[in-house]
Amino acid sequence: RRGNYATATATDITVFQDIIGHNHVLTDPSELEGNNIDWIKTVRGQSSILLKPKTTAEVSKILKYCNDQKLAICPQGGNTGLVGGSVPVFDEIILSTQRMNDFISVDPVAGCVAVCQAGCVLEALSQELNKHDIIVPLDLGAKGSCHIGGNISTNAGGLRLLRYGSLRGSVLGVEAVLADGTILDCLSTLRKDNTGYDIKQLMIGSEGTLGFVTAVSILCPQKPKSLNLAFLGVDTFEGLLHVLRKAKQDLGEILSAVEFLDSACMGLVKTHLNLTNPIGEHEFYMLIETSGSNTQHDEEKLSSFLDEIMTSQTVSDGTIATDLNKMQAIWGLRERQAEALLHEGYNFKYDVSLPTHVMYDMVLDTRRHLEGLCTSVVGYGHLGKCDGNLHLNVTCPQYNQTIASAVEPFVYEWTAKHKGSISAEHGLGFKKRNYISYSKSNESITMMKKIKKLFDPNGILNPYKTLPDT
Ligand SMILES: O=C(O)CC[C@@H](O)C(=O)O
Ligand SMILES: [Zn+2]
Repeated sequence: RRGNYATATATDITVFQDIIGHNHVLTDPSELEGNNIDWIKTVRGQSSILLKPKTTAEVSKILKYCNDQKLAICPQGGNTGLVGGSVPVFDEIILSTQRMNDFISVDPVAGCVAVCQAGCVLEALSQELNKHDIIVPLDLGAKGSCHIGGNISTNAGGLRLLRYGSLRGSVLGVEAVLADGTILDCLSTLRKDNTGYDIKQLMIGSEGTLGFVTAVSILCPQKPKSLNLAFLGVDTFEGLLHVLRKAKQDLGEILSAVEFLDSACMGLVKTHLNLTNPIGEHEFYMLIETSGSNTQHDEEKLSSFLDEIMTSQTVSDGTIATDLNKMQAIWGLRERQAEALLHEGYNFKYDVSLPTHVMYDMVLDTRRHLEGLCTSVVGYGHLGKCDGNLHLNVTCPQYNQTIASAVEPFVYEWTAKHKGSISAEHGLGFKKRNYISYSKSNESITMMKKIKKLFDPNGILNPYKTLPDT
């Protein structure tokens, strides 16, 4: 049900035009189409106003006005989220970071700190940092469209988490505007600062419900001098676990990513995207990436690791890539899964973290549970950082209520039973918020609601997201 918010009027539009200029206030429904729907086309809002500010001061004026008028806001970055967090539910005004894309500074001496506006596209930021021989400690399939402010607001995980940890550790500072227009300047560039509560952590992962992130500073690692990628075929999940363990033991500090996909996933990228599997057919495929500062050292380690897993016959088939083109082709098999899945029709998406040894049982149990109902149940994801992050996807030609009722809360109960999290990296957004209690205690949820009330007493910031209805 729509909250008790005001409905925007022509007067409000004039105020917005005065703040950011006519050209940056969009009201033509056709121009708002892409902003009203998420990219996997599962949730659609009906906003009729899209605002594109350029500066923090403009965001502050807009939010102060909206708060006074009780106008609801939907913050939006690249709109690549998978849980409906970045699109309006009703007629919330969309506040976009699209024009807030200034790269501010980089400090290579201080250990590589990059400061930029929230609307910088991840890939553009990467390219900019490349000139300084540093990298963003985050990489994900949506890099060509997602905004760094959105990445931080959702605490996006991605492919480099194994090596560089979660954004909670690498984001040094955040500037955000609160619901009443207050500019919260936590844009520190320090690694060490133990002075009281770390408010910026509340902006990380709160999906724009506590503040609108306008600028960020990030600790950026050196660009590795040596990069290798192994692509392996494994025939059992037990074998995959063995390879994972060996990779951690033998590759140690140079291990930078471990990803997996199942044979159904390989089928999807072949059929829908015409990608080529460079090795033979297997139940599972693993990508093992190393990055370091000494090519000879890294290659020696990698080849002795490969020798051992081949000799023990856990892996019978694989290939190594050291040149960029081959690496990109292999990464495509993994990174383009979400894109391939869309060709199947409707996707029920689950992003769970589980003890690694049980994670694939969820795919098998879901397959059994949905037998005859859906087109496919596939599993892929991120490995190697303590727990396993499984992306379980169920596909069917179009949205189907029978499947929806069969799969939820089945998947959430399964996850809770194994002490996992119902959202490992995608957040709760609109779609998962009412299932929060499968992963958080009542006391935590009550505290979250109190924090929300403190930061945004009128509830104008991204309503219907993150927190449960009741
Ligand atoms: O589409 C998905 O289920 C996962 C998307 C993304 O987190 C990935 O790791 O590819
Ligand atoms: Zn992922």
